[in-house]
Amino acid sequence: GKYKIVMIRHGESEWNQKNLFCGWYDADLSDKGREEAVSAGKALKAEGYKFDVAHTSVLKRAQITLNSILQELGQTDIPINKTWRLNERHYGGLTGLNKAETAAKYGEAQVQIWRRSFDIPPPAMEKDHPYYDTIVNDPRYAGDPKPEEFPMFESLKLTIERTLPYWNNVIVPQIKEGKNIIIAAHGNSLRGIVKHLDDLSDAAIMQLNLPTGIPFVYELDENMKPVDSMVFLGDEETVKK
Ligand SMILES: O=C1c2ccccc2C(=O)c2c1cc(NS(=O)(=O)c1ccccc1O)c(O)c2O
Repeated sequence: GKYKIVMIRHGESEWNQKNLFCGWYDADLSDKGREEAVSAGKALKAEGYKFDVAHTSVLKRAQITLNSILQELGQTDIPINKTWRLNERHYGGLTGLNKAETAAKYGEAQVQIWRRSFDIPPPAMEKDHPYYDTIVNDPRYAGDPKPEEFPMFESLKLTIERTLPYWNNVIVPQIKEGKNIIIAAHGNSLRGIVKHLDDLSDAAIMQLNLPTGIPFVYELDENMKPVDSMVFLGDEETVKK
């Protein structure tokens, strides 16, 4: 294929560990997540990867994963683009809830409906939500998204619809310029890119759970079509997990 691009879902966060809906809350990586990031950097180094530019979200769990990889590669000097469009899906009012609290508040039946749906959003994050101010007033957003566009909830469909413009308008032109790119992002924003590249159905992309902290590579032809689907790096054992 003419082009190669590397993507990675950030390592385990402290909220993943506690099985809480994290979304736009800026949780830190857990110790395990940091170890995953270092291993990813080593795997990329072993394969001789070098990057010209990196793209990540505004959330620290993705940024720390990226920094850790670039540190390992001795490439902490390349440009890093941070965008909300690569953020994790916004879980609205469910942010910070665990499984039991979610089921207690909304019922098991509603959880199963949300779990299986592509375009049914969770309830909105209301102004009285404990994390409303932290998220909405975070200076990293600084007007992008615009206040009237700032999400208070997202379905997977809505998440994909705000990620793909960044892929098409920012990343694809850089690939065509021959830039070697790494994207460090989140399970659902990466689902948007993978769904687009592999032309997956709504149902198929919901089945795909990208493993945390394992880099995967797409080889693209001159029409930006994958020569084959994603290839995971790292030892067979790790990937199989
Ligand atoms: O409730 C949801 C849900 C609600 C609203 C939008 C999306 C989802 C969603 O995508 C989802 C859910 C639950 C579970 N499993 S769970 O019920 O065991 C669960 C609930 C709460 C927190 C973490 C858990 O693991 C999932 O695996 C999901 O992918």
